[in-house]
Amino acid sequence: MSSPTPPAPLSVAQCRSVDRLCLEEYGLPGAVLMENAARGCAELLWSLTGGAPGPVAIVCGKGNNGGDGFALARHLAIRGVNVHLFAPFPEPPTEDDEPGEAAMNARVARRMGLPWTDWTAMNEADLTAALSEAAAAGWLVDALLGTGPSGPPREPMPIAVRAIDASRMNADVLAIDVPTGFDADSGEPFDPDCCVRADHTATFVAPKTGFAANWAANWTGPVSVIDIGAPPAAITAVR
Ligand SMILES: NC(=O)C1=CN([C@@H]2O[C@H](COP(=O)(O)OP(=O)(O)OC[C@H]3O[C@@H](n4cnc5c(N)ncnc54)[C@H](O)[C@@H]3O)[C@@H](O)[C@H]2O)[C@@H](O)CC1
Ligand SMILES: [K+]
Repeated sequence: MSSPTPPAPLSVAQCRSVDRLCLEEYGLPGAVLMENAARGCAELLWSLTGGAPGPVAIVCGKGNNGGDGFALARHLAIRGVNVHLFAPFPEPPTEDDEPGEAAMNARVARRMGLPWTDWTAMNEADLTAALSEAAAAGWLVDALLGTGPSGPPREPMPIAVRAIDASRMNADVLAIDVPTGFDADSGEPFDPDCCVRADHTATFVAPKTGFAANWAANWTGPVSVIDIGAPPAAITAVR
């Protein structure tokens, strides 16, 4: 659900503290926050499109930002949307190898039989063509990297960032939490040659501090804040 009155901005460190407090002080696990995040993104796509969105291609990384993308794919498929996952592996890791919520959501999406392509096995031109086709006249979702990185995207991310950018003429780009490659504290890309340029950003809990910077909107587009169920006191505690 989008927040009616967006809360005041938070730094990346503060956002991470909110997530930690949810778990450690309230016993609210990351999987619940991720579920709310993904469902909120599905609802946002409905409201941005003014109804059911066209085809949606979701490009996922291996961290929790990617986990949001895998969970979003499930919520869109439930609603009958034509969704195609571009995953960072041919098969998700097993529960023994990776018990976290991101891998769990990848396994669920895989077992649902959703269209699935390992983008790390593709070159830039083939990935661009595949994304343009899968998202044609619909949405391309950037779930590669969120608040995790503290520097420019490393291999193999740059290929996917450039392929998303090259597909923008065929689809609108929704960034999950933060456009990949964007420094949400400074409000500038870590490297302007390797940053997703979003048509819209769905960010969690609160706008990030850097979103108010000059030119930040060139990278984020308009920003919607998604309430992921964090207790208000966990948010005020980090300010
Ligand atoms: N409980 C939580 O922590 C929640 C997290 N959420 C999502 O999780 C995101 C943060 O997740 P993570 O902390 O896992 O971070 P990310 O998913 O942003 O990035 C971590 C992944 O990227 C890799 N990585 C780190 N720096 C890199 C770089 N410079 N280049 C390439 N790869 C790099 C890491 O090896 C790891 O696989 C948020 O932005 C949000 O989307 C949401 O699901 C809400 C709840
Ligand atoms: K992202």
